[in-house]
Amino acid sequence: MVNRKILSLVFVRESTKILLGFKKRGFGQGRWNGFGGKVEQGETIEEGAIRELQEEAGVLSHDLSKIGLLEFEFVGEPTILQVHVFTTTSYIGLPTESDEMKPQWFEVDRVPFDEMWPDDSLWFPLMLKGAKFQGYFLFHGHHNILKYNLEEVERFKY
Ligand SMILES: COc1nc(N)nc2c1ncn2[C@H]1C[C@H](O)[C@@H](COP(=O)(O)OP(=O)(O)OP(=O)(O)O)O1
Repeated sequence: MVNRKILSLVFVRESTKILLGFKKRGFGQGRWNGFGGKVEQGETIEEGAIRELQEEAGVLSHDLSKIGLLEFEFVGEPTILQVHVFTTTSYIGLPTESDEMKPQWFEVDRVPFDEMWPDDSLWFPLMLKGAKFQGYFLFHGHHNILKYNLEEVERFKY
């Protein structure tokens, strides 16, 4: 049987820059990514996203926009990761290193895709142009995408 684990992923934007965090431990260690994680019992997905952004990057935003819904399956693993992607341009606090993430601003034309999850180079262009998107990726290990589909959407199908 397939289980789904619900996770958030938040990107803070400022004019031509995007805030990424270098993952210091756990899933995705050694890669740049947005900020996020598992949604805890009793919180909505957006509440989980707000909490994770504050815990991992030290910034608080109550103005998140949902822009993406991505599902990741890994060959041989029973759990599909369902990742809800948000952006914000409105926040308070200075990005601050946490136990889990080291934040750094990047120009949007200098995003370090070779040090990120391989799916990111496929959907970042949609995010950066302001589109909403939905997709599915089948991974073999953590480096190879065996197949995927990705589409711009007006609204999310689920
Ligand atoms: C497989 O492709 C992925 N690409 C991208 N860009 N991001 C991904 C991918 N798979 C998962 N993610 C995101 C979703 C979450 O934001 C994090 C993983 O969160 P984590 O497992 O670290 O969740 P926490 O609740 O922080 O975990 P612990 O408290 O157990 O450390 O990656």
